[in-house]
Amino acid sequence: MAVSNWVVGAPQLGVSRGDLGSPKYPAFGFSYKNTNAENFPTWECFSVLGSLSVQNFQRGLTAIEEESSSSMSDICQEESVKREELQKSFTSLPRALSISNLSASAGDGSKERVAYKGVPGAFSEVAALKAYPKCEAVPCDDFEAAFKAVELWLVNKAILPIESSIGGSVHRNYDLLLRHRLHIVGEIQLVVNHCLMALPGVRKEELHRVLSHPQALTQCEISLGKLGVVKEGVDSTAGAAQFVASNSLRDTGAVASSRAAQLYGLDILAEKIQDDSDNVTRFLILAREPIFPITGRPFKTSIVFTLEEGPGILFKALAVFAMRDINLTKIESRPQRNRPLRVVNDSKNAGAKYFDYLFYIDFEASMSEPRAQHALGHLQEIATFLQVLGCYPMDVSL
Ligand SMILES: O=C(O)C(=O)C[C@]1(C(=O)O)C=C[C@@H](O)C=C1
Repeated sequence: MAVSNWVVGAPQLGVSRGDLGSPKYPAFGFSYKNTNAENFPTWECFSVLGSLSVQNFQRGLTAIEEESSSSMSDICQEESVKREELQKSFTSLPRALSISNLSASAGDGSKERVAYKGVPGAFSEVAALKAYPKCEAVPCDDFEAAFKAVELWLVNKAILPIESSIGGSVHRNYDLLLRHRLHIVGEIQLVVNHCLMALPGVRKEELHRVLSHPQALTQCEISLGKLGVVKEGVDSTAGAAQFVASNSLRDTGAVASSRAAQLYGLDILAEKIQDDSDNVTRFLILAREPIFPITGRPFKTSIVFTLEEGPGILFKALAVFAMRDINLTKIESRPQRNRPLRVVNDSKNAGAKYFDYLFYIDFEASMSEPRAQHALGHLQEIATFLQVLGCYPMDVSL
């Protein structure tokens, strides 16, 4: 019997089976087999460990400027002492990892180490603690550093926002999912309650400017509009709170979590300021190895694929799920960065250029279910590239 076993579509992205297991592409994944008696396609988990070199990288939190207190009044001196205390407590917070400067101990292995983007108090840290209450949450400068921290074995997992019920998709993370060969092993849905915060004693009316992550500013558009302040996007919600506190900015507020207000000594002026009270952000948990799907609890599978151009092609691709009564929970399309434009050769439209897309789909079924295996086997016949990003338990805790 002929046996075909391959990493679906990997060659299209310039990654061949031979590359897998190399430092660039440590190989774990789902491979497609066409071997069983009924000639049904099956998907198997494989894992080939590649050796990874750990580079040095380290970067501290933004240095907090010291201010001369010689000309200050007693009150100012008191404030300065308080600020010094606060600054000392900031420096005891974990340091952020960045791509350019990576160095961190890989931990003693007794705790799950989970990378997230931002600084302590970020919603991503809250999500990490929801997923693993006893974990050591490791702050990173950006999403890419969080991916790399997992690849370099500095942490066990990364947790990253993928979509918000108000703000929509986090496109950067869709793109990074494909560029890095990590596996989705879980999801967390977090109710995001935004707080408006400022230095102790500052009133709402004194604020001219509010800082936060752009997603958070989008989620609070109406409330902030009523306040009539200038909105400024920064790297993370908690980073905004830290900035206001460490620079003693009396005219500037921050939108962040209540945990951030507590960590950076700010007063909460208003709670739940998001435009929709049901503000939920969905986070993905990524790891080096996929998990083995079990039956008996609801699982989700995430895939990415590409299609040829033509009428009804996407309809046909989606029909493979509808035919098997498989519910789709998310569809996202992103430009194919390695081939953003496709030149058409047919006689009617010769020379025309179409945008070329990657389609990301989440569906409610586990890879251990024959209906999911058959659906992907069927999709494989239509798709020019197909990759399973992960199969993981659904978060049904909301
Ligand atoms: O800045 C933070 O606190 C984050 O964790 C990031 C982030 C995001 O990127 O969407 C996470 C949840 C909220 O929706 C706002 C911001």
